[in-house]
Amino acid sequence: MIGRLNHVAIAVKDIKTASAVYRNTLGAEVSDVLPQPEHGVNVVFITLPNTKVELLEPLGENSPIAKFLEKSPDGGIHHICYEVDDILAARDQLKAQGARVLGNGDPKIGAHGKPVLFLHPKDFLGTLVELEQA
Ligand SMILES: CC[C@@H](C(=O)O)C(=O)SCCNC(=O)CCNC(=O)[C@H](O)C(C)(C)COP(=O)(O)OP(=O)(O)OC[C@H]1O[C@@H](n2cnc3c(N)ncnc32)[C@H](O)[C@@H]1OP(=O)(O)O
Ligand SMILES: [Co+2]
Repeated sequence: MIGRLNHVAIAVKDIKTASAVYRNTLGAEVSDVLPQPEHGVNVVFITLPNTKVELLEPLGENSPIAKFLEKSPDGGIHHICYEVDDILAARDQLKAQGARVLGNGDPKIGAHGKPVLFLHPKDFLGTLVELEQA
């Protein structure tokens, strides 16, 4: 079902400071800050030769990454995103196998303008999984 690794996401308290670490210390190609109010986060994408890293900073009162940062104030790996060819077929197959799809189960448009869904970390080895339509 899953295909390419689209991105690994790191939650951070301060996205500008985190961007500087990747741009200046690690010498990576770092995007501008992209607000994603529908998702309650500000995002920066770091483009690597074979995949991307997504930096996430809380945006707004009810950010889904707020609790995570309370538990890990220095930041940390928050989720992993895999591409799937057919996100609705993947969702239905996963639900039939008992996996919990987060939210109301309908895909939202993600930071790349493509439909995305999230799967509960307790069903995937303690890792929050994002699926993105390829
Ligand atoms: C930019 C758009 C998009 C893209 O295109 O790339 C994005 O990536 S948006 C990214 C942010 N959005 C989301 O994360 C949406 C999905 N997330 C959620 O619905 C919630 O965050 C959550 C995963 C259900 C967690 O809910 P929360 O209220 O924050 O915490 P809980 O206390 O209910 O957590 C339950 C349980 O799960 C553990 N947990 C929580 N988050 C993670 C995580 N990221 N990785 C691993 N485990 C996680 C948490 O510790 C709890 O465990 P216990 O303490 O053992 O109960
Ligand atoms: Co993501």
